[in-house]
Amino acid sequence: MAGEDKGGKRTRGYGIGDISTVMSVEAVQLEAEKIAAEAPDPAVLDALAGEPFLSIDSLRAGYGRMEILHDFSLRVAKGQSLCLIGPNGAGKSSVLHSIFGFTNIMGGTISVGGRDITGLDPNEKLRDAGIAYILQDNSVFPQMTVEENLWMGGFLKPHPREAREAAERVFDKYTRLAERRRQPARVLSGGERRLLEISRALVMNPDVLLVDEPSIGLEPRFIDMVFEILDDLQRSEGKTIVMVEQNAKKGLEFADIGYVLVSGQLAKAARGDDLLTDPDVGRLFLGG
Ligand SMILES: Nc1ncnc2c1ncn2[C@@H]1O[C@H](COP(=O)(O)OP(=O)(O)OP(=O)(O)O)[C@@H](O)[C@H]1O
Repeated sequence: MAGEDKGGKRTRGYGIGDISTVMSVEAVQLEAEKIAAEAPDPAVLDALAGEPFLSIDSLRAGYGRMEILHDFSLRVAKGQSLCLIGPNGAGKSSVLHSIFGFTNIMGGTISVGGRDITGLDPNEKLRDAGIAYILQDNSVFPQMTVEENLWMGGFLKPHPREAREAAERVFDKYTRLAERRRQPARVLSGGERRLLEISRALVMNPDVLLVDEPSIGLEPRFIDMVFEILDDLQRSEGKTIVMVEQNAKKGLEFADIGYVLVSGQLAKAARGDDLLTDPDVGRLFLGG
């Protein structure tokens, strides 16, 4: 029941919205560890993705010497979307960090389009492997204008002129931003800032978008807008999307594939809409 504290502590947890008191973080963690015992067969991952474009195989990765992801595998096809859900600290963002080159890889491989990209650094991932990472935090440069923010997205282009040309293509798509191009980014609404963050990632025309918590801190009307933008990028432009989302309902409604991560290990993998009706997922992450 919403508002009732079943875990002995009112704290941040999971639910349909951002804040829930349905189960405490500790209670979710304990229950989640029980379902993690039934890790999915790797063949399930292959069946969900069909022909994989982005593949992770038996990844062990972390920060410094601390291993966060243990024997983690992932498959997503070109133009598919995948959403990672799981308890706080399960390692969801660390999966995105690992794909983009922010973690220490201790074992396993990551490949895109059949190319092994495990050892590439973030600049190489963005420039050469077509992978862009959209940060969880508010990451616009507030004092810069909207167009300067977009140009920053092309900082790896060999010539600034190319960054500006690429930014114009993004402005053609999002006229809402073009109208505000000379305004400082700080005056944008929360939804427009998120649109600017996504747009900045598009300047390099990536194949894969890694999206960390797209709904965080946004009013509901902007959350819908952001998911519509991502849906359009997937359906119309064939972008492959790997997302982490605390709002499990939104994330699983959006994504073709859903993974549940618990303590750095894959606990469940299924079609997004099938996970929405999974009793464990409902109880732990959807508020019952
Ligand atoms: N840069 C870092 N350096 C050291 N440890 C980190 C770093 N980033 C994350 N961690 C640790 O890795 C573990 C997994 O964190 P991660 O952010 O990947 O989990 P998460 O599932 O995304 O969590 P949340 O839902 O709370 O955002 C945590 O114990 C966290 O403290």
